[in-house]
Parts: sequence; structure tokens; C-alpha cells
Amino acid sequence: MGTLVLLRHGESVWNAEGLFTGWVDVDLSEKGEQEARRGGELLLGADLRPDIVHTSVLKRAIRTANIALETADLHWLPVERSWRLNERHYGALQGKNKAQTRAEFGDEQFMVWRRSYDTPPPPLPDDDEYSQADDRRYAGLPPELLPRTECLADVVDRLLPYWYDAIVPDLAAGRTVLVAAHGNSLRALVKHLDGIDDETIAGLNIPTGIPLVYDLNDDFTPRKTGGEYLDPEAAKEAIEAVKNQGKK
Ligand SMILES: O=C(O)[C@H](O)COP(=O)(O)O
Repeated sequence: MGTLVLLRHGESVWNAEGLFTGWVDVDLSEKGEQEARRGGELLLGADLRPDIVHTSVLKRAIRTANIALETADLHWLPVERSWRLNERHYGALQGKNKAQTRAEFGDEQFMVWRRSYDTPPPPLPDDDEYSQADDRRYAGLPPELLPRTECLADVVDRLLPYWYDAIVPDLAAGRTVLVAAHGNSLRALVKHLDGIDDETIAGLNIPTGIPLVYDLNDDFTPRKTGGEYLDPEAAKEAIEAVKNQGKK
């Protein structure tokens, strides 16, 4: 029931520099803005008009949604935002260079931190320059919910309440729902939708700025496993690039 459109934000300034980002509120690069516009054009071209938008509280996702929707002449849509759609908190890796981290700790540890389902990186101290412990936007959260690091399993746990309480009701009303979020929060959602097991999810990567469309059955399972990228060729190439991040 309903159609779900997933959109990872366009390239951020730190994506371009090869840095772990997580909850650090980094803006889009110029290329990222272009990707967001292209995302809007793809929506238009596919005649896909979302009725409502859900975003994280990070500006790279918010701005991607704004730019895509402006391009599609849909800037007026209602929007809901939640920290539950945020990128995975990358713990002590936030602000670190991916290639340097790989060289320093080795391929295996790098991949465990980056893609294992249940091993988080070490926690980020509250006095670190890239900590969100004092960020006003999370001031209303019960302190035990504010992460200092997360693995993908943690993201699934904090994302699913939002899926059931906020997104599913929109889909149940027959709406087309756009979710503008992040590589790992969308991996968590796709894992849930497609029933991907804890090992296989390590191999799934989401490209920036290319809408991924799921038509859903009445029980909110996908009609087609994996959904459909609106530009499958570009998605293939971009997925490879995400996979290879951290390689020199
Ligand atoms: O937070 C980040 O660094 C990325 O945007 C997602 O990174 P990953 O693909 O290395 O998990």
C-alpha cells in the first residue's frame, strides 16, 4: 500500500574529502547540490509526486529534500523531521579520514567498524570537537537516547519506531512518501523492508542523490525486493564508489 521513495542526500563536503561524518552537520558540496537537483528531475521524469516528506535533522538531508522538491515544483509539501532518520553516529571515527583510518587499523578492522552489523566504533568523548552532546537540536531527547557511537543494529532499533509510528501511517493513507536521509539510516530501512540478514547487509551500499522507489503491498512489504532506482545505471556506478571509499 502506498509508494515509498528513499533518497540519500547528495554528496556532502566531507564525503568529497573522504571523512567519516555520522552526526556531524556537514553541508552539501556543489556536486551534492547538483545531485539533489537531478534527484528532483528524476522524480519529475518518472511522474512521481510525493505527498509528504520525512527527513533527518541534518542539513545535508534537509537541503537535498528542499532542492529536489523545488526542482520538481513541490517545495510546498508537508515535512516531518526526526533524529531517528539521522546518519549512524560514527563514534570516535567522526571527523577522521577514511583512507588514513584504513591504513592505520587495517582492512579488517576498517570493514568491521564500517559495515559489521553489531560492532560499533569506540564512543566519541563529549568534549570532542565533533561531539553532539551539547547540540540544541537534541536537547529534548532523554539523555540515554543520545548516542556516542552506533552500529547498524543500533540504527535499526532507533529507526523502526519512527517507521511504524510516523511513516507507515502515511503509507497506510495511500500517500507517496519521500524519505530523505543517509547512507546507513537508509541501509537500516532497506534491511528491514527487504528482510536482509545481518551478514548480507554488509554488502549493501546506497548511492547519493538517486531516488530508490518501493511500491508496497498491503502489509508494507515491497512488491519488488530491492525496489527500483530511478537511474539504475548511475546507481550501479555510484554504489561501487561508496563501496570503495577508503581505498586510495
Ligand atoms: O557518515 C559517513 O561518513 C557517510 O556518509 C556514510 O559512511 P559509510 O558509507 O562509510 O558508512
